[in-house]
Amino acid sequence: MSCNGKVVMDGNGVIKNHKCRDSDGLKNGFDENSLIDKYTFETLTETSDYLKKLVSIEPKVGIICGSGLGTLADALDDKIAIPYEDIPNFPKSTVKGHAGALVFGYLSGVPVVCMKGRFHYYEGYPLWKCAMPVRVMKLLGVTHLITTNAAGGLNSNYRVGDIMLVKDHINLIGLSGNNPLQGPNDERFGPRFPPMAKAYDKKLLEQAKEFAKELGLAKNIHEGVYTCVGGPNFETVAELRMLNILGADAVGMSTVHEVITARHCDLTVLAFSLITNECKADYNSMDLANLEEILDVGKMRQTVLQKFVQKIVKYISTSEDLQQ
Ligand SMILES: O=P(O)(O)O[C@@H]1C[C@H](O)[C@@H](CO)O1
Ligand SMILES: Nc1nc2[nH]cnc2c(=O)[nH]1
Repeated sequence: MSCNGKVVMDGNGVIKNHKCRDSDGLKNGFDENSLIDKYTFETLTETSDYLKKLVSIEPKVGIICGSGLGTLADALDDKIAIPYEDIPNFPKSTVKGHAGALVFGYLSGVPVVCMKGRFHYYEGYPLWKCAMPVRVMKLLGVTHLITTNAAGGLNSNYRVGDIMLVKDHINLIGLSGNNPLQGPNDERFGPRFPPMAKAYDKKLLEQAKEFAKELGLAKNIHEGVYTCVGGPNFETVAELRMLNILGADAVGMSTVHEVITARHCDLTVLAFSLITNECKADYNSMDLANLEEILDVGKMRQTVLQKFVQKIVKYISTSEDLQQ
């Protein structure tokens, strides 16, 4: 039976018409929006082979540009931008502030590939689709992932424009049973049960902190815990209070599923959040998060963040003990 987008249930509430219930595994007939990954190793190899034929640059570092941080990709030398819509098997980006292209080029002389625009769960993509470009990066030869985001500051010491290096995360979506690695595991990507306790490379994080200080950001740099919610709405006061109790320092709508996918296939990860708004868990607060403000803060910080990422990329390429 084919999946026509309409869910048909039998009298017991069991879905009858979804092909993802068929036995043909990951290859055929999967519902596009199934919770379970439909990209096979072969499908993603087709995507990476397409890109390898098109672009001679062999990227070592992958960079995911968060909201308002897409200009990082514009700073590349000898860049080649390929719109997502032209890449076989790629989802399309739909959010303002997320341009939607894979940009290859050199940063500090190091070959990199940037996602200018990422895929968010709230756009309607399942998590495995949001994170699929990470596996494509791996197949392209990337060894290190730098993923960035705009986030609300929960920690009362954080101010708008500050940078939080992610030392750990709380996978709220995952804890409630939705994970990009759900479904049959392909060992060619990684193990069935990947550890996540040391997801964020400590050495890279410490070095990034030093670079931030060199750039005059000593008072603006923090390390903390990021949590990802599904969005698209911003949090209620009660939800902010809950996130504070849970120990999160910043809240956003991305990154965690990318990091899980990256660690699964053994990429070394650095992640940072640009704090674009202060989350006040107070019913009397007049501060309400909004996208315009978030993008403005990105613009305000774009030059220094470009320099920051440049330094990190150069360090990755030269540091012996980070070589994989
Ligand atoms: O892609 P990131 O995580 O930077 O984007 C965040 C989440 C939403 O897209 C947006 C919320 O304003 O910023
Ligand atoms: N969920 C969430 N995402 C954000 N992205 C930027 N700011 C925020 C915020 O306050 N909450």
